[in-house]
Amino acid sequence: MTRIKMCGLRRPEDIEAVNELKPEYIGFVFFPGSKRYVTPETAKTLRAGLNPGIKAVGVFVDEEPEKVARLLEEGVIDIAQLHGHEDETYLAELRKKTDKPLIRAFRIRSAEDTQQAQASTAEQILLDAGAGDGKTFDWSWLKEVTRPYFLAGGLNPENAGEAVKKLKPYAVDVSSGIETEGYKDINKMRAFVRAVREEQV
Ligand SMILES: O=C(O)c1ccccc1N[C@@H]1O[C@H](COP(=O)(O)O)[C@@H](O)[C@H]1O
Repeated sequence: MTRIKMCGLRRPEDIEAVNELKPEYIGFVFFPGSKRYVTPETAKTLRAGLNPGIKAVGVFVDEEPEKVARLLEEGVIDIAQLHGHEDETYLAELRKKTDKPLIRAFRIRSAEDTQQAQASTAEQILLDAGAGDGKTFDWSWLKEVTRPYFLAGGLNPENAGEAVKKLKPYAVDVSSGIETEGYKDINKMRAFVRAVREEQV
């Protein structure tokens, strides 16, 4: 079964939408350079309203391990998604501070880029074209990937079904593709969930 992660939630109405649609994961972006940035305080408030069956992922870009670990240990998030240049040394440093699960994101620009992802010691990997900018990549580059992965990058209600059918990823991760004018759009969110789940009945 392919799970769904809806990333970049910022408003109480986004939480209401996911509580209705029940993706397996949602994401809060803690990278200050992102238009989807939320403060830890906002994330804490939003998390309090989230259906407890949905896991909250925190997205970080080259953040200090202490800050990542604190949000995990305080229970604001369940999983950390590392979307910058975090190498195995960084992961080891973070593991000294928390034993919560990590998703390491990799930018895939060729089939060779998947080798580093395959070898990661992170509990889970995420394969993306960019960083929340709605770009897709050539999915044929994923032929050699044998471990489960989150597929990200330019997914939307129109291409999600095809992605699930062709690749059967562990999860599909979406942000830009369920937005209108920079905000999450309940109709696109519903259409995305329908496209993924209809492909699996
Ligand atoms: O969403 C962001 O602004 C962001 C910023 C920095 C790193 C990652 C970010 N988002 C992640 O990007 C992918 C794909 O997003 P999209 O569907 O292509 O818009 C997803 O994993 C988000 O978690």
